[in-house]
Amino acid sequence: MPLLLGATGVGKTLLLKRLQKINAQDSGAELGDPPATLPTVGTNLSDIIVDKKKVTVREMGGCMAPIWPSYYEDFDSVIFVIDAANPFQISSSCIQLLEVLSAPALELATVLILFNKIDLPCPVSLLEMKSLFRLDGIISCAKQSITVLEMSARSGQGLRDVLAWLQFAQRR
Ligand SMILES: Nc1nc2c(ncn2[C@@H]2O[C@H](COP(=O)(O)OP(=O)(O)OP(=O)(O)O)[C@@H](O)[C@H]2O)c(=O)[nH]1
Ligand SMILES: [Mg+2]
Repeated sequence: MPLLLGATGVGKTLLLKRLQKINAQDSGAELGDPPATLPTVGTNLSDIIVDKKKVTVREMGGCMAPIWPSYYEDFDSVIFVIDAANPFQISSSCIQLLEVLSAPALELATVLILFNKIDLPCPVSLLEMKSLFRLDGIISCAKQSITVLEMSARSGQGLRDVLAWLQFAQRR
């Protein structure tokens, strides 16, 4: 079962709503305008169909970060979302990610790092953003198997790659 983490406002709830929608409609159809979301206070369980099987993803609201670790035991995969258009949040997200990756309960987890909101213009390029994040260093030091993807929950770009990763993570 995947755990969905990331700071407040990075787009976790919208990602779940979009994954549910592309599941429910035929491929190629327009996703339409993004539905409204509210900050998740507590946790939010969403069912997504992956490979004809129901997968329940647990989102933890960004405001719940201090208690994220009390949930780690129950999960074998983690999706960590970063707002690629918010350079001011990058260092705190980086520290949160390092805490997640160093948690003993998640040592064997499969991890997906998502740079979301790539539809927005950003004063820092995505390449610079990744370098500020020291992504290569993080991946080479981590015990987990880590995949990095770019996406936009707003436009739908990259959503199918996220579904493909969920499929891969379920098979492990
Ligand atoms: N432009 C743009 N906006 C996005 C994208 N993804 C999410 N948003 C917007 O960002 C805001 C916050 O999105 P949420 O999905 O509620 O964020 P969250 O990560 O669930 O936040 P918490 O529940 O507070 O932890 C909303 O206004 C979304 O519409 C994206 O890819 N592009
Ligand atoms: Mg949310």
